[in-house]
Amino acid sequence: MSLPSKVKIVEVGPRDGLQNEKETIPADIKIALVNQLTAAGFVNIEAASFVSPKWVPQMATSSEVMAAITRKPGVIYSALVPNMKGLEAALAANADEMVIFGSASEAFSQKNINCSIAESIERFREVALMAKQAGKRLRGSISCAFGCPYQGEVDVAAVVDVLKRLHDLGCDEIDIADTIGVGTPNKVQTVMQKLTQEFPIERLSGHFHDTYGQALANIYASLEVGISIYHSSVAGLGGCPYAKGATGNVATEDVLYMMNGLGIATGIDLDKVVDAGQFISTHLGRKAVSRAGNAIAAKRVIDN
Ligand SMILES: CC(C)(COP(=O)([O-])OP(=O)([O-])OC[C@H]1O[C@@H](n2cnc3c(N)ncnc32)[C@H](O)[C@@H]1OP(=O)([O-])[O-])[C@@H](O)C(=O)NCCC(=O)NCCSC(=O)C[C@@](C)(O)CC(=O)[O-]
Repeated sequence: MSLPSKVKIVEVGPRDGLQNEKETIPADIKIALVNQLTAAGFVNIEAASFVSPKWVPQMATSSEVMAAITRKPGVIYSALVPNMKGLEAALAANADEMVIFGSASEAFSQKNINCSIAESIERFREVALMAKQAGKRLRGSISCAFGCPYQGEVDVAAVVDVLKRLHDLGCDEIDIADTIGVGTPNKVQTVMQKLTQEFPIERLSGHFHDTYGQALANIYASLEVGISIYHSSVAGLGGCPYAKGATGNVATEDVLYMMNGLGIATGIDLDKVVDAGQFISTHLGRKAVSRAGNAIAAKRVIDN
């Protein structure tokens, strides 16, 4: 099968990337980051998370961030919503897309959202209904699709089961997440192929963390299956607070560099993403976790 000629990259750095940072990041830094990413050309940015601030303190400024970002018409600014309280806050903040997030692993579901998979689906039912009634896009996310930090192996049947349930709830898009980055290309292809039999391929996305250095290979493997939506995080920021040791998402700069090399259109300006990556890394006081981003930044210094 030939690779897709264009892909959608969902930038998740402002949410997935920053949620795990220990030091509180001022809202104005988050706002500046989202604005830089908007200027870089992303059509979908995960900008906020309306979860309990006791569980994830870093996301407590989400309303402030959503109120102050400069929104570009046509760009989808997404927010995580675990329950009705989260949905109400996300609606008040005028998020464009609500993300309900479940898991294919019972153990992870309990650790992350304090309920079983079945309970989470019941909780999402009203959220999904109200989100749709409010005219919002609805996205579903399935954590631990390739392995779990608590229970280890995750059966593909469990992923299919959650996918079907999220489909039934009316999700416009469903994310297949490698929360702890343990997937490898053959396994990723097997799982993705199976899922494409259950849900429209053009609405399935790959959300790969790079803990074991497999994320780009897994994206390529998914491209071969025909998946055309990928999540990534500027500067490779991130990690999940409920998956200890998991590193960030695959770095956006690395994904864009690969897509550019493959001649796959993204509509995103890599140089501007490198700027955004350097901006947030400078604020965090550490080097970006992006091979391409750092190489481009270093070359700029040499060329000047
Ligand atoms: C789901 C809950 C809330 C259940 O948490 P709980 O403690 O079972 O909830 P509760 O209903 O019993 O409420 C307890 C307290 O939280 C408050 N509360 C309740 N809900 C909200 C809300 N929405 N916003 C603000 N506050 C809220 C509620 O009002 C109450 O406050 P209190 O009376 O004690 O003062 C909690 O477990 C939670 O917030 N979990 C979120 C964990 C999280 O954000 N994890 C990271 C995101 S998932 C991820 O990164 C994976 C992903 C998506 O990227 C894909 C991948 O890579 O795998």
